[in-house]
Amino acid sequence: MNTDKAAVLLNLQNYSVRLNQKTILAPMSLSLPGQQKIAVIGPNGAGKSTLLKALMGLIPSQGQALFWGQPLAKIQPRIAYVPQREEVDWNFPINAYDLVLMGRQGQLKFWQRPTPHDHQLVAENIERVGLSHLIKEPISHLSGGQKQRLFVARALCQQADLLLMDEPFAGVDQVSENIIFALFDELIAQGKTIICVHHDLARIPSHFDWVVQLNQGLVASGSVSESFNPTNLAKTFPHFWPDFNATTQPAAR
Ligand SMILES: Nc1ncnc2c1ncn2[C@@H]1O[C@H](COP(=O)(O)OP(=O)(O)OP(=O)(O)O)[C@@H](O)[C@H]1O
Repeated sequence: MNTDKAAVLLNLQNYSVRLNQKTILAPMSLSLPGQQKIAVIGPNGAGKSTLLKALMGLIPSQGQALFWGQPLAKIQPRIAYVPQREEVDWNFPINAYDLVLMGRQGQLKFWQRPTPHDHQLVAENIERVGLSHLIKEPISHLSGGQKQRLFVARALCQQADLLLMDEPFAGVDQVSENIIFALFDELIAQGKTIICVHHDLARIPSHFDWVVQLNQGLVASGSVSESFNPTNLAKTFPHFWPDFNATTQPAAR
């Protein structure tokens, strides 16, 4: 595990995504520090989910992405991905326990059965997200917040050093939100890093350390205290603050 807070966790150079002849993310270069809670924000269609999927190798990208100085292929087991809730087939016939157990699959060879250690990790992490009473429930029976917590438990089981989460708070109840944010702090204390697509701008200053602002390319990336400011927000969300630049520029003489 990399516990050096100052170390560069992710470096993108000229990194871009094109899908069906359309530029989804224009070429961007940035460095993200490790052991931080990093929010990815931007309006609908900004390319937030696309960035996470591309980083996971689920869709093609151009340019260079290095994690801890290495390409994805060399460090993939160190990264866990929590997809958007709508992207999961919740009618798949599997119970809560088995879904979390899937987090151990990357650690097992294809002929290996889960060991007692794997089962212990599953039980521990289901407990951590407060769902021990629901282990036998089919996943289709869970509430939105419980589903998100289950996916967080699956990611925790993977014992990854970097968690990429696509809107883990979308449609979750207050209890689930509190549990997930508390887990974030535990994970950071263990030296891990969280990159999380997030919509609730009001939570950014209190719950995140770093913010990546996208709008079909990079607008800004920096510590929340420096980068989460009205100028960058107006550039990121031009439809919400169309007059911002006009009203904040000094009047022409
Ligand atoms: N396979 C694809 N082919 C072409 N365009 C695509 C494809 N997948 C996504 N897009 C487009 O890419 C853009 C970015 O989508 P993405 O889901 O990354 O946005 P987002 O920032 O996560 O938005 P939201 O906040 O609504 O979830 C959208 O305009 C979307 O229509």
